[in-house]
Amino acid sequence: MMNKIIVRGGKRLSGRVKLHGAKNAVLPIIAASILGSEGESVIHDAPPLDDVHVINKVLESLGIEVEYTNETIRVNASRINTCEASYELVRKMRASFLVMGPLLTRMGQARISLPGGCAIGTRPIDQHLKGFEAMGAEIELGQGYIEARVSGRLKGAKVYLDVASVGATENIMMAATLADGTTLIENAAKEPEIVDLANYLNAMGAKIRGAGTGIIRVDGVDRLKGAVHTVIPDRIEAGTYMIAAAITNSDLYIEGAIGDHLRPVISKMQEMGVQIMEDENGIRVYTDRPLRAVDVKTLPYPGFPTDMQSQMMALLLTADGTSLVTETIFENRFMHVEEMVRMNAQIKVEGRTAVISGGARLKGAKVCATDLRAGAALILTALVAEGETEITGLHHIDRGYVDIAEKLSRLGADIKRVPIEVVETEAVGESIPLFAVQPSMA
Ligand SMILES: CC(=O)N[C@H]1[C@@H](OP(=O)(O)OP(=O)(O)OC[C@H]2O[C@@H](n3ccc(=O)[nH]c3=O)[C@H](O)[C@@H]2O)O[C@H](CO)[C@@H](O)[C@@H]1O
Ligand SMILES: C=C(OP(=O)(O)O)C(=O)O
Repeated sequence: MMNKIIVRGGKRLSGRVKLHGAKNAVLPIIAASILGSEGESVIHDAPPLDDVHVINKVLESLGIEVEYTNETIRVNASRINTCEASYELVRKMRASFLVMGPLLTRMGQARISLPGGCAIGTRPIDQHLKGFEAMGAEIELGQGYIEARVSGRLKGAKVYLDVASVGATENIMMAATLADGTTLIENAAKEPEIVDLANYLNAMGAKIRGAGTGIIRVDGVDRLKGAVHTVIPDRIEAGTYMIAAAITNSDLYIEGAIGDHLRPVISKMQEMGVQIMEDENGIRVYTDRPLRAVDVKTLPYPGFPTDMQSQMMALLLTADGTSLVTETIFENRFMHVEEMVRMNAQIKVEGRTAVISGGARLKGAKVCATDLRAGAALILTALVAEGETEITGLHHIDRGYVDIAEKLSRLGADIKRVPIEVVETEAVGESIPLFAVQPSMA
């Protein structure tokens, strides 16, 4: 059933919110569990998100046994029946392409649907393929599928990434674990999720050093076995609740947040005048209004995360003065702007930069989540807008936030998730939702 979120703005929040495991860490970790040819992997703190269900389905479609209960996933990959991941599954979520590296290196072949672009950009995979080719794979595109093969084992190689791609670093790192010899990934992405993946792979028996730096060295081993791992807390979920506290002028404790994973977000919020206190269990956020305008530019880690850009923009709407937000990672990640403008936000986009005039009176409206973080940003804006906001397109939000409406409601927000009424059209049996919904594309 399709749902919408209804928010009445103006409530102060208080209390504690507990983070779930990181979506962007658990997805590659589940893909990596394909590498375990003996034993079982047990992955704790796997968040119950739509994306997690999709990648589990991808593994099941390969013939792998997957059991998911109480945020723990058990994977037995001792048997694999096919090396093909279908368009139907990969089109639901681009991260499904992360099964390519593990399948290719373990089975010598993989046939994976080309993921295609999505709402935020074209998102090519050339760097993943460049890495596999450098390791001796033959790659072909046919009928929308990438087919990769190697006779014998992949060979360790030096791979320089033209862009510090998170997905390419992960895919190549996984492929290198079972390669013959040493692989060096240069200009590797440094995100905490890469480190979490490397820790899991090393627990399976891999030999990886340097994860979290720009050069990762992988010494290939003969085989890997299942391992027990607990996923890191979600830094983007953490940042989203930090902004919920600041935007509503409230005091929140975000349990599980790791300050070191959130440096640029913490720094920018402090520059605005938000009070932030870190301890070993989490982060407390409270505000002394007024907040100052600041400029923000998204960059690969440890720069400001693109996945926090739209939420930060929501906060800047409430600051005094003009802020510039520059998006350098994805070419089309300003789709939330038009929706925010429907709420009386004063924003102009010039190329890669959005100019935000803070302080305009925000007003409730009917808006649509155009992608995952855009949806989160609209909820945040609605928390301080006058009157009622209705947000549709929740399938995007459900990819990356567990129970966001319930969590905010428990903190004191006036927010609820309700079914969308449908109206019968004249054609028999055909019904349409009352509000437009964006196509499902991850
Ligand atoms: C599941 C997951 O972890 N998703 C995250 C991951 O996505 P994802 O791994 O897809 O993002 P990448 O780091 O690969 O993309 C970064 C940039 O590199 C470009 N690029 C990427 C690969 C490639 O082969 N060629 C190429 O040109 C992309 O178009 C983009 O402009 O990192 C992004 C950047 O932090 C985050 O926004 C996503 O939330
Ligand atoms: C863009 C995101 O995810 P994905 O790479 O899975 O689309 C995100 O988490 O904000």
